[in-house]
Amino acid sequence: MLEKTIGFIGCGKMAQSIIQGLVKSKVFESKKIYATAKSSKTIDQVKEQYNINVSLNNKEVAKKVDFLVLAVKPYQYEEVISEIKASISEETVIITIAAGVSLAGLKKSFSRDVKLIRTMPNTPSLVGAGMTAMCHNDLIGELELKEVKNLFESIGKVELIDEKLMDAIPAVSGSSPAYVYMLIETLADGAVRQGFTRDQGINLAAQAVLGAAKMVLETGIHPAELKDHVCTPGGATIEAVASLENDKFRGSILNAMEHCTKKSKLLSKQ
Ligand SMILES: NC(=O)C1=CN([C@@H]2O[C@H](COP(=O)(O)OP(=O)(O)OC[C@H]3O[C@@H](n4cnc5c(N)ncnc54)[C@H](O)[C@@H]3O)[C@@H](O)[C@H]2O)C=CC1
Ligand SMILES: O=C(O)[C@@H]1CCC=N1
Repeated sequence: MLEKTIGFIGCGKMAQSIIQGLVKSKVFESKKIYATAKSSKTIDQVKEQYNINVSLNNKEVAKKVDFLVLAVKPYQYEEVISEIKASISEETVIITIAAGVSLAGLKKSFSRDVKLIRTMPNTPSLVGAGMTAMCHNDLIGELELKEVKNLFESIGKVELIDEKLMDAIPAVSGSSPAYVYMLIETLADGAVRQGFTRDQGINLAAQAVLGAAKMVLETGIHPAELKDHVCTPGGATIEAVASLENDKFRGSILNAMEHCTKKSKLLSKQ
């Protein structure tokens, strides 16, 4: 268990996914986790749900914690940073989770060098199955990087990457849970169409997606080969595969990823 403290400025969907994951994994004791929100309603909900320290005062939390996660929307970073920048110490490690907010842009916003770790997590962190991409500036020491890596590893997997690839991460793992939920929802629609209940459809579909993902991760076999194993010659699956190819299944996902990456690059400027 880490002796240090962690704070979240903003307590929306992503912050709460990480907080829930951290509380469950016991990497931080609840009393070492702080979070701020804009409304008393959110404060009460977060306190009730996770039993962590809550506050309406960003500066107070920024001053107190060792790791500070900026968990507001990209376009809200400027405002939040100008509010807290005088409250953080030289030792505070700032962790960002926003799409499109670069290390160079952050340095400008803080008007000085601060310890920065830029991450792109995803909401499955809530159930310990997150995927977080991470890069950092030169002020981050080996131990700090290890600690923050451990922190995110307690709620899923971590990939250290070059910052130049960071804007491409939402399309691959930050936003992609949304497309997978659409796939599960659609498979469930198809199941309902055949006479299954909605619950049966969702369970059948979600377990098939989970199983397929585990096969890729645990066998190390290329997804194309795993697909081939399902396609019986002259069987039913290859008919579905041919139909998906005709309807540009792969092309539409690749296009969606292009749109996502383009937009990610623009988000901090909105
Ligand atoms: N939702 C997702 O799947 C993912 C989101 N992200 C990033 O996480 C960040 C937050 O996104 P979400 O959690 O989805 O948004 P959200 O809207 O659910 O959460 C943002 C929260 O910040 C609060 N807030 C705004 N200004 C504040 C201030 N001055 N002081 C304190 N709190 C303030 C808002 O009231 C809101 O509760 C974004 O930068 C996004 O790019 C990253 C990966 C995945
Ligand atoms: O939709 C968004 O902008 C954020 C980035 C990754 C997931 N959600």
